[in-house]
Amino acid sequence: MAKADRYSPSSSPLYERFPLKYTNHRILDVVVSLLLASLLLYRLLHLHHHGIAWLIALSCESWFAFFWLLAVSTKWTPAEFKTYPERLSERVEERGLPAVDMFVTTADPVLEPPIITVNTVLSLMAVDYPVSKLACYVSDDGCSPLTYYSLVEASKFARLWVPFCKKYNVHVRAPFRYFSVAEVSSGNGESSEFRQECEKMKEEYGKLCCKIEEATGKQPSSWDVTYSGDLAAFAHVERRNHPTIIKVIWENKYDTWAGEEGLPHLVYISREKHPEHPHHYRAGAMNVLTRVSGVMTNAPLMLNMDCDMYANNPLIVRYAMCVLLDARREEGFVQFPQSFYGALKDDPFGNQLVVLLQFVGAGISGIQGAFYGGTGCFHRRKVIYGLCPVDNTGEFSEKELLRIFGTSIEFAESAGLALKGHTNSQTNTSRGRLLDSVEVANQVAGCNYESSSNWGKPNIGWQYGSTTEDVLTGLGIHTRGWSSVMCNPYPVAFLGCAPTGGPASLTQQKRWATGLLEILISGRNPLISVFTAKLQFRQCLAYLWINNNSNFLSSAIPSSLLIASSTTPISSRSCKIQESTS
Ligand SMILES: O=c1ccn([C@@H]2O[C@H](COP(=O)(O)OP(=O)(O)O[C@H]3O[C@H](CO)[C@@H](O)[C@H](O)[C@H]3O)[C@@H](O)[C@H]2O)c(=O)[nH]1
Repeated sequence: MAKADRYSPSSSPLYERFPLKYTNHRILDVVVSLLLASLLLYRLLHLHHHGIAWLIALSCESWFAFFWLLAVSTKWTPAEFKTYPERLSERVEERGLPAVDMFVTTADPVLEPPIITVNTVLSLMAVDYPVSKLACYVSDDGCSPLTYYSLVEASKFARLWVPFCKKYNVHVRAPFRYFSVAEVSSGNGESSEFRQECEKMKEEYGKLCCKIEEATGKQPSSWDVTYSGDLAAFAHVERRNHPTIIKVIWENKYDTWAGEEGLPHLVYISREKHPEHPHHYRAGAMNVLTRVSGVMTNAPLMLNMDCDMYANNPLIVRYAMCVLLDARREEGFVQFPQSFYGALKDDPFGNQLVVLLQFVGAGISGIQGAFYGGTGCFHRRKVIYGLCPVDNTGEFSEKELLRIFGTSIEFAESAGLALKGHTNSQTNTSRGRLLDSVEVANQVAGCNYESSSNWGKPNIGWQYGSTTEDVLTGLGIHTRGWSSVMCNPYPVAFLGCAPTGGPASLTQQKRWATGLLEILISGRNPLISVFTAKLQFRQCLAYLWINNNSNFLSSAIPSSLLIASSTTPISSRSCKIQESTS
């Protein structure tokens, strides 16, 4: 039974918001703003004495001043959130904690090697949270037998790895990072028993890597010969033209409360693809994950992760719960910052997003809340299903649910429950039913399923129409009046790999800039939402700032690289060319 004061606003808070005082920054911002204003005034007053050159200069400076004001507004009232996971146990018993469905997306077994995805999945399966409340779903847009095979092998390794991490309170639960740091240590000292078990884990992880490497080396044509049975579904599939493949790799079959025993569910999904149907990239994958998990476990909370980011802090789910269970205000989502390992010295391409996190992140935390950054984010399922904070009752008729969410009666039922705020710990329907729901899951993962529904349209699911579906989806949530929280615990919640080269950075920046521009020129422009919906004015300015900033960066990087290379002495340039061609 949940503890009596579970959601009581009078007891000590699970999280708090602290305004930050960046006084020197503010003074500097005001001084620069005044200088800009005087420059513009000077230009205006003397415009008639000069020709077209001054007019061009005036328009450029006006644009810069506008851009500057957007930045100042975004950073003006910075704030940070502090969470208290240690207070969670005072509010709610372990068995009363809500369930969480964790989504991992992967799209290409060559660019995103399965061992990376495997590490992400292992780190999530090992988080400190009751296992019977967790389910991990992997979406594979590459429809790769190698990815599936790797996950099956990983689930066998997880049966050793997860108990080991929990027994010794291991801090880093992605094995590739754990075994690569110099001093491998648990949080509980280093007994000889620990050393022995650690060696064993290292050996087992080595075996897992070997198996995956061996399978990677095989020719694709030999896959369907070598792997029959479980892998038969992958025989003769084309990456962009294949039926849905859903495999329950591991089902936690405990019918009753099993505490920390066992492993979370692990489900592999490769949604149906057909050349005539748009698949909407990651947004499409996320919507399929949402529907499949809806008919399987229907957890009220969903975490989504890129395959190249792992959970670096085993308490992440508890940190998110501090915000999502607090009674004072319902937040739409909790975003953890994107941090990266293996950074280049001095971060020459700005891939670490330091300014974005430290200043802009803190700035928007003081307005309506963090942008949705695509990975490392916990959403409420009902928010993704389009609920507004005011109509929180979530009562819909079955007919309405079928119209909005497509023709599956089972999915409509699950959506009805989610919209009413039910959790599967309340309805207790998920244990042992995953295999039974595979048929319905196949139906909702079909490429035709969305055709007569609202998926991807404003308010329902991950939004279509922009390559930055994360920003668009987050904007939609803010537009409905929800706020969000940036949670930044120590150690950092998630770590991933960022591009380390100029061209890769540029491609990424260009993709983001294109996606943001698509939002700006669409009907979902934040400026429109200020007047027609509930987006706060300064939050709208922040969205405009990130848009401008991204477009500015994507055009500034090539020119700065050009300047940098043209100022590099000829002798050193020729040395570099020699190095790269040797
Ligand atoms: O058709 C696709 C394309 C991509 N992905 C997955 O989406 C994630 C992000 O794709 P990536 O190409 O790595 O984009 P990035 O620019 O690195 O990602 C950032 O920017 C994206 C667009 O804003 C967000 O979706 C991401 O969450 C965010 O980390 C990866 O896990 C991919 O496997 C799919 O599942 N299906």
